[in-house]
Amino acid sequence: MEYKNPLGVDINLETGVIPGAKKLVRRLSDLKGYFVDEDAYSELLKENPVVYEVYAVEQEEKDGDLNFATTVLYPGKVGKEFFFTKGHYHSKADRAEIYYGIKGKGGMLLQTPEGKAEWIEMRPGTVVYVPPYWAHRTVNTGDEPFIFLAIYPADAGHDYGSIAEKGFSKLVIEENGEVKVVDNPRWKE
Ligand SMILES: O=P(O)(O)OC[C@H]1O[C@](O)(CO)[C@@H](O)[C@@H]1O
Ligand SMILES: [Fe+2]
Repeated sequence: MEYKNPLGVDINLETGVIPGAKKLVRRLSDLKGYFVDEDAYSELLKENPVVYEVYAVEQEEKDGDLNFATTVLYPGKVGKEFFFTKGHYHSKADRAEIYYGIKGKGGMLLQTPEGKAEWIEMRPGTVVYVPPYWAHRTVNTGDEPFIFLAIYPADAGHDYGSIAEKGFSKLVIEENGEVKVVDNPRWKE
């Protein structure tokens, strides 16, 4: 039997950086078609800000193993919509996931394939359980980076397709200085 080596790393709780992790950067241009307000999107695209960065420690895609990753989701809005991660189902749809809030303020939108949505607020210390089959997207509703840890099965995979095409049935927006979760006018089942 070949055993893998255990690993201990310290997440920088201020920056979200995991030493030695693989870094992925997603700019606004990577989120084309994701935001409802297309004019606001085109305007902000001139700056093309970084929307989020992921620091991932991933294993081979094998059943039984685990990956973990931090995400640093920057504050910002496209029109009324707060910055968010793309959001995805898992390619192996029955794989669950755990998120843990580290810094900043935000939340998670979750959705079943039929479009039943839930919004869970996240602060430092919040644990979110993502059950099998639910799509998940995190949203920064604050004015500083929202940083969290995700722990997920190594064979879960990412299925971005249906969210890229249809989005979530709910939007998280700012209106009159308040955070609101409202119906997505473009949502179609
Ligand atoms: O993969 P997305 O939807 O862009 O969101 C990024 C975050 O979600 C994960 O894919 C885990 O669900 C992580 O890699 C990262 O924490
Ligand atoms: Fe996931």
